[in-house]
Amino acid sequence: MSIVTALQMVSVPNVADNLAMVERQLADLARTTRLVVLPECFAYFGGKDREQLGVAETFGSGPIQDALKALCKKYGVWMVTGTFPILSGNPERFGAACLVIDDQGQVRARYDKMHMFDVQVADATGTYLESATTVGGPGPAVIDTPFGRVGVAVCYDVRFAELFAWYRQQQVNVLVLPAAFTARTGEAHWEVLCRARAIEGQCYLVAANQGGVHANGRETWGHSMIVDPWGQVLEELGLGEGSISASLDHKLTEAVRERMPLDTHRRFAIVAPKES
Ligand SMILES: O=C(O)CNC(=O)[C@H](CS)NC(=O)CCC(=O)C(=O)O
Repeated sequence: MSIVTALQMVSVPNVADNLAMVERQLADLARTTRLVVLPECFAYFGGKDREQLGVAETFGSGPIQDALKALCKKYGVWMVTGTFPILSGNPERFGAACLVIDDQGQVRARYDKMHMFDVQVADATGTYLESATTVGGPGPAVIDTPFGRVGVAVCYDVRFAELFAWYRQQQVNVLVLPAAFTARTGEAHWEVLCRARAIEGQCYLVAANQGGVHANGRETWGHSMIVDPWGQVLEELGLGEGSISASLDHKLTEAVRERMPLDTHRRFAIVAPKES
């Protein structure tokens, strides 16, 4: 049985505290859980944007990566690591990297958030300018796991249906979505977007969000959810720290696709991403 879990966090601007929060939650999970998805910015959130550069690591080594690999081995889980800053070629900006680590502690895939949240929101923060500190990733990431063929997207990426059409074409049957959706935009759009991506993809979607008030006053929406290939919300959280789990049944995925063969009916071409 493939049991997947989304961990919801209210991350703080302190890496050790956030890692301890992840471990606390892992220790509480039933031993049947095999794939765990963390939220965006799980390791450091709620400080000044630039402070994230201070905890950025080289890809392949560093305290955040070492701790995550050790947790995967200790608890025997695969993990989609949410995002944390990994150094890029540009000294001013990091990549918002999401790794997929297996239960032996091996990194199997890396995805860097592609779409930068440079947006005005009617909340206390007002202006979000993610590209000031972050370099958008080069392309999608698909990874075969014991739980299915997984496609990775992060937060604001969920608004760009082309990315998900690409994953569909690559035969993805599980979408994972670490996020730090704002309370304001989340209330309006989060559930609809998550369910739409699962319905269009005819696949599972595991969305792990930040959910609460952070040290810098930012408010995130929570409502982490697991959606099935028919678009049904199987499990959902409210606000605060917590976790939800569900078992994946790909017979359902196949049945939904067989009865409504979107791939056969599709009229528009799906194109590869353009260079950034
Ligand atoms: O910059 C950081 O510290 C952490 N990163 C985030 O919080 C990111 C970029 S600002 N948040 C989002 O993408 C929200 C998207 C969203 O809320 C929407 O699409 O409506």
